[in-house]
Formats: sequence, C-alpha cells, structure tokens
Amino acid sequence: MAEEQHLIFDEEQPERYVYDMDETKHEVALSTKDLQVFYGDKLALQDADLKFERYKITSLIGASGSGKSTFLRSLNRMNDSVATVNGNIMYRGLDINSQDIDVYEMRKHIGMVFQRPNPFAKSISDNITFALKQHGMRDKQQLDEIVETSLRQAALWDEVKDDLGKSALSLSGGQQQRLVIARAIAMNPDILLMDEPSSALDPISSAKIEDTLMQLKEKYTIIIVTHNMQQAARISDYTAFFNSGKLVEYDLTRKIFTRPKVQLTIDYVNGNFG
Ligand SMILES: Nc1ncnc2c1ncn2[C@@H]1O[C@H](COP(=O)(O)OP(=O)(O)OP(=O)(O)O)[C@@H](O)[C@H]1O
Repeated sequence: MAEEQHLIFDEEQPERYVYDMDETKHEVALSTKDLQVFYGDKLALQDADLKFERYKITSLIGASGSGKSTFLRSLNRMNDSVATVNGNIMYRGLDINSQDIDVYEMRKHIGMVFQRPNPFAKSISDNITFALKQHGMRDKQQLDEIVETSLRQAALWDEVKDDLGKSALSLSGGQQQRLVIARAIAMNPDILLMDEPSSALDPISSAKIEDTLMQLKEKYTIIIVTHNMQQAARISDYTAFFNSGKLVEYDLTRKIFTRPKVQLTIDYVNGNFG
C-alpha cells in the first residue's frame, strides 16, 4: 500500500505515456487517430490516439472539463451536430468518422448508454422491441426471445419477468438504467459506450450496474466514462487519463492506479486535483 500512497519515482518521468497495444496479441475493437474536436473555434480535444481491446472494459477518467465525454461521444458520432470532429475512428477497417458512413447503421454496432436512465414512456418489453420493430422485425417469438435474452444479460430479467407489460417509468432508477442497457444490447452491438452510467444511482444500484458490466464484457467491448476512481479500478482492464483536452496516460488499469508514469496522473490518482 505504501507504494500506492506515495508514488515517487527516481527515473525521469515522461509528460505523456500511451500503452502500445500489440495488435498481434490483442484484438483491437476500435481505435482513434489524430482526433481533434472543436466546439466553434475552441479546441476541446486533441492528441487522443487510443486502441480499445475487444471484450475488455476501458475507463476514461479525468477532472471535469478534461474532454472525456467529448471523446466518448465522438466515438459514435454524437457530436456531429454540435462540434467539428477531425481525424480517424477505425472500426472493422472502416473510418467511421468519414462523411459517407451511415451513422444510423453504425450506431447499431456502437451503442451508447447515458448518465441518466432514459427509458421510453412505454412498457418494459416495448422499450426493447421498439427499435427492432422499426428495423422491420415482426416475428413475435423472435422478439420475445430478444426481450428475455437482453434483460437476462442486463441482469434485470428476474426482477421484471412477470411485469413486462408494465410502464418502464414504474421501475427504480437502477432498474431503468439496466433496462436502457438491455435496450442497447437488443440491437446486438459490438461496442457499448457508457457516459457515467451509474453516477446518478444509489450505491446498491451502482454496484449492480458494475456487476452487470463485468458480465457484459464477455460479449461486448465497453468504454466507460467515470468520475469514480474506485469504480475504474474495480471494473476496468485499461484506463485512459485525460487532462485539459488531451490524453495524458493510457495503460493497464492496475498500472495507472499503482504505478503511473506521468506526474499529472500521479497527482490525479492521489486526489491532489480534480
Ligand atoms: N456542446 C458543447 N458546446 C461547447 N463546449 C462544450 C460542449 N460540450 C463540452 N464543451 C466543452 O468542452 C470541454 C470538455 O468538456 P467535456 O464535457 O468533454 O469534459 P468532461 O471531462 O467529460 O467533463 P465532465 O466530467 O464534467 O462531464 C469543456 O471545456 C466543455 O465546456
């Protein structure tokens, strides 16, 4: 523990450290290159080249305003209407930041869960089947199966299986958030982006979301923004630390929290600012 509390190194410290993922050993699900995000003429994000490993959880941490959400939202083009996003976001050999990408189609592969649960004012099952029906799925048995599998994966099935026709708005905040996760899963995505998915929840609901995420990474690649350092340390395999719109350090989570290489990261994980 002493080392964790007093991170003082003799060696010269870099100003930036980005873990060099060996793509022959680790499958990369998504990567960014030369990403820059401008709100008007304000440069809000730069120097954020990252590779996300498939079936792992990566946490994005950093003080308020450091650019974490800007980065996350760029990954499935949620910033298109409010910002100019330059650079490449590579997914299955395609640059999904290019103009000719069908954003609607891309979002089936890269789903997003927000901080505040946002279920539709519809029944629990309709929340899950709504988008599938929009995409033309009509087979009742198939829809029922997807409702059950998605709710099971989101660890909500046992709590709602007898109330599928009830309004989603009658669920608790934690249950609503798991329903929203189930709704995202129902589209059979590859990658789940999550912007502080448990910060609006009580500790027990938050712990359930964490357990759910640990289960989900068997099937999905998860990228999560969190302000909660314990949460990042508990659930993520990799952690990226942002400061002032730049990626400062990216490494295996255990290294970020026990032996970070950059002084700014040391200060942040020790609670000296933020
Ligand atoms: N829609 C927007 N229009 C203009 N500026 C924005 C917009 N969204 C974010 N910004 C600015 O971009 C910078 C990065 O914000 P961002 O929300 O990405 O940070 P963050 O690290 O996610 O912060 P927090 O932890 O508070 O959510 C901030 O200076 C913020 O004010």
